[in-house]
Amino acid sequence: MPTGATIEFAGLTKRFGRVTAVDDLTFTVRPGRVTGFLGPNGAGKTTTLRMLLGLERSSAGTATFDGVRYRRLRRPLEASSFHPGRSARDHLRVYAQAARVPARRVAAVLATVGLSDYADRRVGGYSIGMRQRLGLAFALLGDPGVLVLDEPINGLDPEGIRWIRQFLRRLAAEGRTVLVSSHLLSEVQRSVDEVVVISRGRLVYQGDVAGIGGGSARVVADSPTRQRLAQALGDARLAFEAGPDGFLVSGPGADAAAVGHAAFTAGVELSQLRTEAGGIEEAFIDLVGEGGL
Ligand SMILES: Nc1ncnc2c1ncn2[C@@H]1O[C@H](COP(=O)(O)OP(=O)(O)OP(=O)(O)O)[C@@H](O)[C@H]1O
Repeated sequence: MPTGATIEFAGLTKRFGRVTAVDDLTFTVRPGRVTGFLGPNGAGKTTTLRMLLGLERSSAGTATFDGVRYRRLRRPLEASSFHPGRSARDHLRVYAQAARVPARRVAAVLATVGLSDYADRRVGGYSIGMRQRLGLAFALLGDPGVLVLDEPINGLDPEGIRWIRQFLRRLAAEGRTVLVSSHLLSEVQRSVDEVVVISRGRLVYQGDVAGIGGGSARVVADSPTRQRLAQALGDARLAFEAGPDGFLVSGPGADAAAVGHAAFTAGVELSQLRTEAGGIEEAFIDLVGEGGL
């Protein structure tokens, strides 16, 4: 079983002329877990990953795998384009040979990603989900300890997302280091153990998803007599603001029971009382601001 390496970003910086695309990034990605690398479009994710993989030179700082730069690693494998007229098996055979990976790995990785039954079909006829799986099969050929995937969930249908979520978790559970970029928190929220969030090239958060905030539920309440409901909520010291379909009640003690009780004791009729989950995507947007857009 491969052991995952620790990926260390230390003061990593990239300037393109006057634009600082990546600005003094320092963080660590550990083995045995799935780490999401998040930020809005243009935040600098791709540039960071390109530096990690030696495809772009940094202006300052380093990105290393267990202290070793990518260029010095033994036989790293990068996914590249696939010829539409060739089958998945043919592609993988050619790459396996080039990378001096035993030919038997081809059938093994095809089975791992669930493509065995389609292995001899032309790749040109593959769906987006099947192409993503082929990309993963390719990345797994050398049985790597580290997987770095740029937007692997992009364009997948719900079934594809569910599959990749479980797949990434399994790879991490085997002890590998899994780093996955995305511009949407909601896309990776349930796939990752930890997130690293960047905005305008800078680190704005590292930790578990819950720590981003939001998370806590809020209550939506409305009444035929809104003025009186506002009064009742204020008297009960519940924080609220006007929303599109009633008041949004949030903050300490704001659950449906408390709101219902406040209305009841004030003799105010409710036309709506429900709990809205989350707010985490909003918290994420607050965190990244306008990003690099
Ligand atoms: N080769 C380049 N020359 C000049 N500027 C660049 C170059 N590559 C990236 N940039 C700029 O660096 C910033 C970060 O881009 P990058 O592609 O890394 O962001 P990203 O987070 O990956 O966004 P996306 O999700 O859209 O791919 C952007 O402002 C972009 O215009």
